[in-house]
Amino acid sequence: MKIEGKTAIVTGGAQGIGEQFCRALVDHGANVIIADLKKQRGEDLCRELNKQYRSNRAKFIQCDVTSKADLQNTIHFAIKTFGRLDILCNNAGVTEIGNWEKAIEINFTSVIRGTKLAIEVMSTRNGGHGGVIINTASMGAIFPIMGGPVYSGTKFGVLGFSRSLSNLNASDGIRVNVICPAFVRTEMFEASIPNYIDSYGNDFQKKMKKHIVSPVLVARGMIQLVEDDTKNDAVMRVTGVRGIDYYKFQESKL
Ligand SMILES: NC(=O)C1=CN([C@@H]2O[C@H](COP(=O)(O)OP(=O)(O)OC[C@H]3O[C@@H](n4cnc5c(N)ncnc54)[C@H](O)[C@@H]3O)[C@@H](O)[C@H]2O)C=CC1
Ligand SMILES: CCCCC/C=C\C=C\C(=O)C/C=C\C/C=C\CCCC(=O)O
Repeated sequence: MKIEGKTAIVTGGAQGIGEQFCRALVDHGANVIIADLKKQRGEDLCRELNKQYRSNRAKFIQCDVTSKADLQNTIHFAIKTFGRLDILCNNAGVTEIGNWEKAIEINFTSVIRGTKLAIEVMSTRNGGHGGVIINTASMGAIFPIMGGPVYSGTKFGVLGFSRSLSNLNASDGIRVNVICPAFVRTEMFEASIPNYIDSYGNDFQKKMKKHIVSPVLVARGMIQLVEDDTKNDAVMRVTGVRGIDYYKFQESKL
């Protein structure tokens, strides 16, 4: 898909990986809705991007992805403001520290709901233009994460859910892909270091160094998934040891 002139929504877009998704999409000429709980950070990013690109292509909307009404409102806002929706990045996520049930809601249930709502407006069967959905999973969707079993479980869920929609490309013109970063130094990661040390030992910080990737590289991967029309049902890894590559699962016999 040629990104210029298209419209994207990025959940969790105010900071971390989502912030870099927004920066990269605006840089490629997209209209971007930054959808996040954090109003101040989202509005600041929006203002900065519009100033930098001398445009009005970035918009912020306060959105709690666990609220169906907020998700619906975000999609309506995109269409009312820019006339279409082409790209959805279901990226908002949290650790399970303190509230594992909430982590399931944010990391998994909201990804399902966001995907379903976007399909309704993007589908060529409903008069939409088709589109691309990129769901942020994690390397913890391929490997277990000791100290984060619920987090890892939600990411396995995101991966299985997304891959099970591979037929949408043919039927509705929508490609669904998953991106699996290794460790990315963001607020989420910093907050979970004590948990990792508990599970992996005191030398965790030394061991994890080679597995760190920058959020900018993750955003480069996302852009590749959006631009390359051959990518459907793709599981992209973004890791310190391999950079950007694709994980191959066994083919289904069905
Ligand atoms: N940081 C890491 O090492 C990795 C992160 N990921 C995934 O990447 C995604 C982004 O994570 P980071 O940028 O690291 O985290 P972060 O904590 O820096 O940013 C997450 C953003 O999501 C927003 N958010 C949280 N709950 C929300 C809700 N209910 N509604 C709307 N927005 C909400 C936050 O306000 C924040 O702006 C997550 O899905 C995470 O699981 C995947 C692999 C590695
Ligand atoms: C308390 C646990 C929740 C953890 C949430 C914080 C950060 C999230 C990190 C990830 O999602 C990445 C997880 C694990 C994989 C990291 C590296 C493995 C790379 C292995 C390889 O490249 O082969």
